[in-house]
Amino acid sequence: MKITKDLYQGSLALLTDFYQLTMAYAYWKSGKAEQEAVFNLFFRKHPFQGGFTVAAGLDYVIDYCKNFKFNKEDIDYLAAMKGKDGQPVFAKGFLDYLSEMRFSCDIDAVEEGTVVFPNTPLVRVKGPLIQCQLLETPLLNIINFQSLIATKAARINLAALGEPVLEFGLRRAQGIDGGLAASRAAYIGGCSSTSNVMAGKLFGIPVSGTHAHSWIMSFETELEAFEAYAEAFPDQSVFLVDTYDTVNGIKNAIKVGKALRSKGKEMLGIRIDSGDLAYFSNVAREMLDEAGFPDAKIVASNDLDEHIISSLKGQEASINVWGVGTKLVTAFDQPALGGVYKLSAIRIEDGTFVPKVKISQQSMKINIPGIHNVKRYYSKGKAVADMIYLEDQEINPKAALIIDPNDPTRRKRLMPYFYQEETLLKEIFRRGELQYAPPSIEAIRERVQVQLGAFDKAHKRLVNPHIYPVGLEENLHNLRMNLVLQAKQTEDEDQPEK
Ligand SMILES: Nc1ncnc2c1ncn2[C@@H]1O[C@H](COP(=O)(O)OP(=O)(O)OP(=O)(O)O)[C@@H](O)[C@H]1O
Ligand SMILES: O=P(O)(O)OC[C@H]1O[C@H](OP(=O)(O)OP(=O)(O)O)[C@H](O)[C@@H]1O
Ligand SMILES: O=C(O)c1cccnc1
Ligand SMILES: [Mg+2]
Repeated sequence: MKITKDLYQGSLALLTDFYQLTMAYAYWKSGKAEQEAVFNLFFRKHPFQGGFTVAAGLDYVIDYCKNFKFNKEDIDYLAAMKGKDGQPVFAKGFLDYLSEMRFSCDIDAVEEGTVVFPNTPLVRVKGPLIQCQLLETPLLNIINFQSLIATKAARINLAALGEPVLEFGLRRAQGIDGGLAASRAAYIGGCSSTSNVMAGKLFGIPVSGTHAHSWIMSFETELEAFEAYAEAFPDQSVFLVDTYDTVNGIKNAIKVGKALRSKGKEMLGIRIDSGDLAYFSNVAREMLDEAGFPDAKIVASNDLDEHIISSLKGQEASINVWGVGTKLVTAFDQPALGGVYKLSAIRIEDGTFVPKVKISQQSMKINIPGIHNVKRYYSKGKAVADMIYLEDQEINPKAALIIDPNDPTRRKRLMPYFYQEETLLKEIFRRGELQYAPPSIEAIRERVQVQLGAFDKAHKRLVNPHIYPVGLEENLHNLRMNLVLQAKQTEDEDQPEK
């Protein structure tokens, strides 16, 4: 992956929120910079009111961490920052420390293409407090967006019932990296190709496309335009038929298709980009079949998303290939995944890690303390539940109890002994050294399909999906409850007497 090197000239260290740097400075000043901490990146709710999320972006995270270094230009910029008093914000000693800082964290993460659920860590960072803190914003930036788009793409591809979905989004994407990262994530989520040529080059994604209305409009007649296109691409012609009159456009495509056939070539198909896509695709299918082109594909586009595709399927539209842009790459109905990054443990002087919770009025927002991992249990190849557990605690193999982190009355007994299990967090870095061989984008895309295949249809339906059980192992639940009760007690004691 070449994003860092090519687009950002070697350093993305300043791609962070200013408060991470002011905290970093204050950690340094108070002697806490190297204190070891553990942070978890997780989200609280699936996007698109869906029942699953596809994790994506780890390859960017790896690249980011490998190259995590403040270069001279970064330090010069920080050195020139002045506070309200006109004095430098950051002391020279701190800037020297930053310029010598080398990434030295342990990172564990779920692999890209894994189906994930609320509250489970997607990335766990353990290392010097200052580094963990500086990584918060870039890690969230990367994982939130790519997971969001990979999930949207997976939903759109589920709606298309295995038919190819071509990603056409670049023109409507959120800027340059928004466009590149969206094309990458859309391919991971199941799209067959992208129209984004740079994404094709950078990530090795198949590139494909048809032609635009402007091509037709640049000729006197539509027929001439089709003929000229067929001349240029005798084996790859998909004719856009709706520039003037769709039925007439289909007739012209058939004429040119016949001419191609007389030369031993075959048109690939037609594209419809406006009007009632069910109606026109059925008209087109009938006309193409009758004219002897039963294999010609019908591509449809125009503000499609998973719901419209599903509706068109329900209407028995004769569409074989789906071109989807805007609503995919902008995650139109939910523009952000609400992933967060929270401290869950810190090492104290005696060398032990102390678990930490942040109290909130909303129980959903109380984080999960300690150093944990996640196990997914499978029965006959089907995922039955995910368990978040403390890494240093034994799990009862005959009767493990998982408890819903948002509702302690919801519990489920599991018998790990009888299940196959998968530990979701994998070792990525140890003391700053990469331990993991990132899979190819093809392998990641394949993983999404295998993972989705392990979940019941009920969790994948687009509307009102059934909730997949994810719980805290009993010991972790008890630890969390005790910490919350302790914190509340301290809070009560601090209240003035009434
Ligand atoms: N049969 C159908 N059922 C449900 N939705 C459809 C159907 N046919 C088209 N659509 C969707 O309805 C919307 C039509 O949008 P709009 O009215 O802006 O397009 P149009 O006027 O046909 O085309 P354009 O403005 O691009 O010339 C699109 O989102 C399209 O995907
Ligand atoms: O609809 P999307 O899912 O974003 O797919 C991409 C769109 O981009 C192209 O045209 P563009 O929208 O630029 O112009 P048009 O609407 O006039 O066809 C194409 O014809 C699709 O309509
Ligand atoms: O190749 C296409 O048909 C295409 C590409 C980008 C946007 N809309 C359509
Ligand atoms: Mg359009």
